[in-house]
Amino acid sequence: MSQKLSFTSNNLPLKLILWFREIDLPQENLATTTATAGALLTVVLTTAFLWKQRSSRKEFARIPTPKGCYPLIGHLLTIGPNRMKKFHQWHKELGPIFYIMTGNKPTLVIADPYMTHELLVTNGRVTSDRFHGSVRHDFGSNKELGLILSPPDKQRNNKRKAVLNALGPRKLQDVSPVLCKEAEEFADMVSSGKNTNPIPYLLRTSFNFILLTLCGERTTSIDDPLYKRSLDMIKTTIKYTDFKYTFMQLINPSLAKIVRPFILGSEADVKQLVFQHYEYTLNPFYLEMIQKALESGEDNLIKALNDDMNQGKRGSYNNLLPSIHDVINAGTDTTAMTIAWGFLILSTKPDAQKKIQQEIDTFANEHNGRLPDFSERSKVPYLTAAQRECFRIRPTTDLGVIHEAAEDFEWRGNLIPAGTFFMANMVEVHMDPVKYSNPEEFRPERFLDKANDSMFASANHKVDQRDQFNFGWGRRLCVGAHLAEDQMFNVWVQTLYKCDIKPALDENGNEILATLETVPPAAGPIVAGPEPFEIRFVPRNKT
Ligand code: HEM
Repeated sequence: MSQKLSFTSNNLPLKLILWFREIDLPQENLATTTATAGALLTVVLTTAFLWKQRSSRKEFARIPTPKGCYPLIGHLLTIGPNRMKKFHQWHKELGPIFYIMTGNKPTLVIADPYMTHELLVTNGRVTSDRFHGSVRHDFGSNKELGLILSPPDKQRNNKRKAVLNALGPRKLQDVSPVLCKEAEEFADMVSSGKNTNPIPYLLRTSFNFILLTLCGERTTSIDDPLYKRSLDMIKTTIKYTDFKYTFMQLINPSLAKIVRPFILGSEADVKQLVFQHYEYTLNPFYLEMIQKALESGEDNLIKALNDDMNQGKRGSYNNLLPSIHDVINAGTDTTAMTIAWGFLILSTKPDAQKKIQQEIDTFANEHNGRLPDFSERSKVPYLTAAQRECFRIRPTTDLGVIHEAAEDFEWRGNLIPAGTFFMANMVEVHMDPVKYSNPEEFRPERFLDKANDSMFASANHKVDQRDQFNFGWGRRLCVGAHLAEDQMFNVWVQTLYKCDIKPALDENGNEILATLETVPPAAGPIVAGPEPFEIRFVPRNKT
């Protein structure tokens, strides 16, 4: 009765069962033999199970990857010039999550809000690091890193706490009247009824919000030298994070050494340029701001940071520079572009504008002509719902800000290695049909029940209760969300109270519609604002 057992079969458990069934066992030894065989079977099955588990824990074992990965550069060239279009196609072919090689770096691209939450919030302890590329790190002035680039250690957490405190709802309530005035000035400036590209005006308004919060200063027009100087600085800083600089840090280092001189100049040249930008342009500007802020009789963000980080002492402010840098660079473009998308969407939605205007008019009538401020947002629920809907339909950062895994971890049977990038595909996340029914429709009503919740508060909720995800995830959530929301609210209230937003007109008086189809997102490194477009802010006839 010697039976040979072939271990070559794929279906080991089934073979074992068949083998046992065919053995002709003597009756007297049946009990012992059955027990031994049972034990043997358990050992074999457990080994097979553990082996299967182990093999399924291979890197990205259950996560698909698209074709077109080449040595040294990964998928970088396959992605092509329109990354969002390519990602959309890959999500359609491969599902809500896939991995690509961004040069040397494994990268997970995720379209599902629930998976993103699991990866970046539930596993946030290990997935909240940032990319440590050499050029981007040179931006850390005086070798200090700001919030955006710091690793998630104790020092960063302290900085984050200081900025969050200084930008919290209670502190902002104090500056609210100043911020309302700024929004009112924007509405007055654009309400000419003529074709207008709102982006330059919005950028200045947004910059003023930041400047007023940081040190109590403001610029007076888009020709103000202070504004021009600041805009140049922001543009140069953004230039050094654009694709060709980032590309060099992602591809294989030996290949980068060969191609870098042809594309960027030598590594030393680039470092020198960046160093000069910091040393001679940014830092003196920030030091001037610190001076003004500390001399001001009013409370401001820089004073609060100095109190928190330097116990209010005067002298060296090197540790404040990166936080000031981050607040200016992360807060100006983002807020301006979010409002720009909102106005573009509203320009073809007169019915939605009417509903918003009715709410504001009712409030004004009941309050002697005063308009609601951010703390009174529950009185204008359709306005706040429409803002959320515009934000959902056209996210400001198309891929959020990349997180990086600080160490290996396991997720749904996959080993996710240290150094993996996470790109939350904001465009797809906000079109998730489970979270947002009929996601293609513009339907502010879906957010009417959120009127009492701020977007800032909602960003800290569990995934099911979050309204949208534009402020990011977990330990890296945007620290300026509250300021941004306050500003967006004020600009919407003031503008829609004073104007109807209408399409631009051509020389024959025909409407030129600016829509999501005709105005593409500009391909910035992080912020995906609209390409320049024109609409009209026509003073309302309120009689
Ligand atoms: C509508 C406007 C804004 C949008 C859409 C936005 C979006 C974001 C996103 C997606 C992140 C990354 C979150 C993550 O990594 O998961 C972020 C981080 C950040 N934002 Fe904003 N933001 C806006 C306004 C602002 C403002 C006004 C400020 C400053 C006052 C600001 C300062 C920052 C800073 C410092 C970080 C880094 C936080 C960290 O890494 O710990 N943002 N923001």
